[in-house]
Amino acid sequence: MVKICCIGAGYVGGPTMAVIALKCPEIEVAVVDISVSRITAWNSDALPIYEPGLDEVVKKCRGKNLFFSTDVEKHVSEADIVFVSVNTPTKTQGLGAGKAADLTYWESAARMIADVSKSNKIVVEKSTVPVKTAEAIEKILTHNSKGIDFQILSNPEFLAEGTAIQDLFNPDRVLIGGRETPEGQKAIAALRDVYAHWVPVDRIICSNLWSAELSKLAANAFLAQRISSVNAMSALCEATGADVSQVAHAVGKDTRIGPKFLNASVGFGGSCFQKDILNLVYICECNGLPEVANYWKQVIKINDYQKTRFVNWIVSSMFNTVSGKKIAILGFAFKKDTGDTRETPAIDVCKGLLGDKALLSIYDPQVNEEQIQRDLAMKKFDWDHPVHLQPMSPTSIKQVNVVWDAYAATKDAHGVCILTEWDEFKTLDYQRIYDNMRKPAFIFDGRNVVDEAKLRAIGFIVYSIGKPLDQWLKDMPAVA
Ligand SMILES: NC(=O)c1ccc[n+]([C@@H]2O[C@H](COP(=O)([O-])OP(=O)(O)OC[C@H]3O[C@@H](n4cnc5c(N)ncnc54)[C@H](O)[C@@H]3O)[C@@H](O)[C@H]2O)c1
Ligand SMILES: O=c1ccn([C@@H]2O[C@H](COP(=O)(O)OP(=O)(O)O[C@H]3O[C@H](CO)[C@@H](O)[C@H](O)[C@H]3O)[C@@H](O)[C@H]2O)c(=O)[nH]1
Repeated sequence: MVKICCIGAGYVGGPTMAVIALKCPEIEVAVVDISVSRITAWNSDALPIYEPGLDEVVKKCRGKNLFFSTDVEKHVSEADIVFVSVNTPTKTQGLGAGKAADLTYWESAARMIADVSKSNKIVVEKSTVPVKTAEAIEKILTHNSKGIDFQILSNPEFLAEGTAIQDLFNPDRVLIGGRETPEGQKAIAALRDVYAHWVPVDRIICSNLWSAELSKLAANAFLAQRISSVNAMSALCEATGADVSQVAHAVGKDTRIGPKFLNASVGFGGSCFQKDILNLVYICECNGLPEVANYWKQVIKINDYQKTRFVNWIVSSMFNTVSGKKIAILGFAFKKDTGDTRETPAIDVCKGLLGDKALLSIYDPQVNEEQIQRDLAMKKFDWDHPVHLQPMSPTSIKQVNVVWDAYAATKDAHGVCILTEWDEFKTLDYQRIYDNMRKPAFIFDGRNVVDEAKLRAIGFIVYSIGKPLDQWLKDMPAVA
């Protein structure tokens, strides 16, 4: 029986391995982690992450050919294929701080693999890593190998949160990079055989190691660039009276451009886009390509600009002050159908409003108070470490109140900000919300989910990203 072990039971390791176990009943899959609380949760009825369809997959396989364990060394030593899906945060100190990927967790996993291995292994990079990481890992493994053969493969993950199970069941492609030697090709074939249990072979792309590593960073950079492009247009739409949804629709009808990833928003969030682009920027700089680095940096600058612009509209339209005013925040997760808050634009928007002394009442159907308080107290990039190693802030922010209901959040509020596109926000009773708010009542829709005409008819002053502005907003321009 082939044995697979995955180091890292996170958003990638957990769902990916659960699907491999489901689709390959003859393979034994162990997912291991240094975080005891994460493994306990994976072995319980309350899984550590919220992802539609995940519960069913885990329930079908757990205890049969899918195991979650903290006994990292045992499972690694027994495995034929070891996936490594640990954190690769942005460095906060030292060389490359604020840009380069911190490979501390990766390196410690590689050293442990070398220490405990007694048989040949295929080691698979599942984490997103800088180009040429495989070479570094190879060096660590071979210098400590005691005669064991390690083949390194790059198999980046392209799943998106909220649709992870769907994406894993039916991926656009699976990418496997390896050495162009007979041993490397044999390792590629072994991993291809695993995916071929359910992925059509023409969707399994094989390449060299560096192409696979770089393709992951490139794909995320291209996706994020589309969002920054449409968000840049949204500012111009507001200035000219064009409607960004109409512009995006017209542009996306060009089959060369396509309709996806053209939704203007308060900004992209999530654990990957910003981190991976910063990583790409650093690699460009290290390779003497400052112009290329600056090109990609601009994608992040526009994203930051979009969040700042949103906060400025809120403050300027409310007579240039939100001090002591209750503002309801609907949605805190970085997108719908996930409880993940990593790099969510809600953090920057909330911090901006708190900087102007607002009182925030926050509601998200999947994010609890503890998480929100942690996020608002945490320093940039500190989130991307194993939970038990994250710096904790002892105090919670008093201006922030977290509630479990959109109506409670909006009661007596001066303004409402929609920051995540949860479906339930489309069908709220906005008349009831309006009746219970202070007047004039404002809605700032950072996800373009509400029907502006209907809300205006109720009496709201409405700001929607990239849409023609209300006269009220035109009269109160934001000047930073
Ligand atoms: N989240 C996504 O949607 C996504 C998609 C594609 C790729 N990625 C990449 O995959 C990697 C993992 O991302 P994630 O979102 O799953 O992160 P995560 O923080 O959810 O999970 C990482 C896990 O690794 C564990 N870990 C760290 N060091 C360890 C070690 N030495 N031994 C055992 N366990 C260890 C941590 O405790 C944590 O549970 C990152 O490189 C990320 O960029 C993420
Ligand atoms: O038209 C759009 C599409 C997305 N977003 C925002 O962009 C962010 C990222 O969304 P999405 O890409 O759907 O989610 P992620 O889970 O971050 O997935 C991205 O990052 C993963 C980690 O690398 C990759 O595996 C995926 O392929 C890639 O889509 C979210 O804040 C979205 O709200 C927009 O603002 N407008």
